[in-house]
Amino acid sequence: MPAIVQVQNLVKTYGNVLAVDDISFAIEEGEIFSLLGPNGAGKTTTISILSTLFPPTHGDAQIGGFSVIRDPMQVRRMIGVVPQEIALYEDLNARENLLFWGQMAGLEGKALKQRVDEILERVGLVEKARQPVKTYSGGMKRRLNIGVGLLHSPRLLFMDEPTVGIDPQSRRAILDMVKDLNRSGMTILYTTHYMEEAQELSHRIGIIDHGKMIAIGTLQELIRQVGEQEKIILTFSEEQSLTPLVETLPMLSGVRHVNMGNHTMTLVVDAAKEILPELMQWSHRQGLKIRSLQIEEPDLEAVFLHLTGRALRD
Ligand SMILES: Nc1ncnc2c1ncn2[C@@H]1O[C@H](COP(=O)(O)OP(=O)(O)OP(=O)(O)O)[C@@H](O)[C@H]1O
Repeated sequence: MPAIVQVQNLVKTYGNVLAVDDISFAIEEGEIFSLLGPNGAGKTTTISILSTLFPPTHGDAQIGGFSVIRDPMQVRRMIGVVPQEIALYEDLNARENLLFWGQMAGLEGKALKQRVDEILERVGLVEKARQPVKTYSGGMKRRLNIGVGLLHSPRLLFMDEPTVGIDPQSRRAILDMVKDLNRSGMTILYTTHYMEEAQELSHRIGIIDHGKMIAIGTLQELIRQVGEQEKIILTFSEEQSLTPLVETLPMLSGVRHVNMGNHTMTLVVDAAKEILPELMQWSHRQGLKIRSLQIEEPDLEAVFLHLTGRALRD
């Protein structure tokens, strides 16, 4: 099956600002794909082009096989958009906002009311549904904003930094909602400058900087690309020299380095998950009781630093 999103050589200039610089990527149906990059990297511009808000300067993208340039109406029918800027009527309550936007999306009558109820439930605003939006916290507004994007049950949802400037509890609720929506079959394009979010949510991540896609892949692939490895630190209950035991270690593939201490053992490995089961069995066979197990993972921050020489948080 062709990818649900296919982007080819997208370029966008604003006057002499090159906001998006020849970006190509694809998103498969069922994925959560994150565009991760610092402020000004070109995330909003990319999402705006894919939502048919304005055309690219060069290049094209297909959503479900439809071109964002030639078939914007068909594209719009397939996508839900959660913009960075909240688009709600402050004097109306949540239900009224959803009814209004639902009508704009072509819903009416009983189907509209039913959908609005489902959405209020989905975004956790049933109890506040009759209070005006101006009395809501930032997090509640964000959740309602997401609800608007979901009204016409899109196959594909674009979310542009939906957790910026909100409290941790609302952020948690939104991240869980994203995962839930994806579990129910929705494909999601998520932009963020928080690497923890990209790391937690995504099947694949595109790292974007100065309008360029500088890396793309699963978290593991990105990390391997820069040659980062994982460290497993095992601490055993008994104080004994482990050095002689190194000979008995099974030949595990992907182990780069082993260091035995008095009651700790440190392994540098390609992928901890793949060797942990055998390592546990080995400890058991040697009669060693594991007191603690720690896996130190390199993260996206390390990848970004490696690729750009700058920290993502700068
Ligand atoms: N309407 C515009 N006119 C001129 N320059 C713009 C316009 N919109 C964006 N830019 C510039 O284009 C570049 C990319 O901006 P964009 O908003 O796409 O980045 P972003 O990654 O979404 O960042 P942010 O998180 O700050 O929204 C930036 O240099 C920005 O200043």
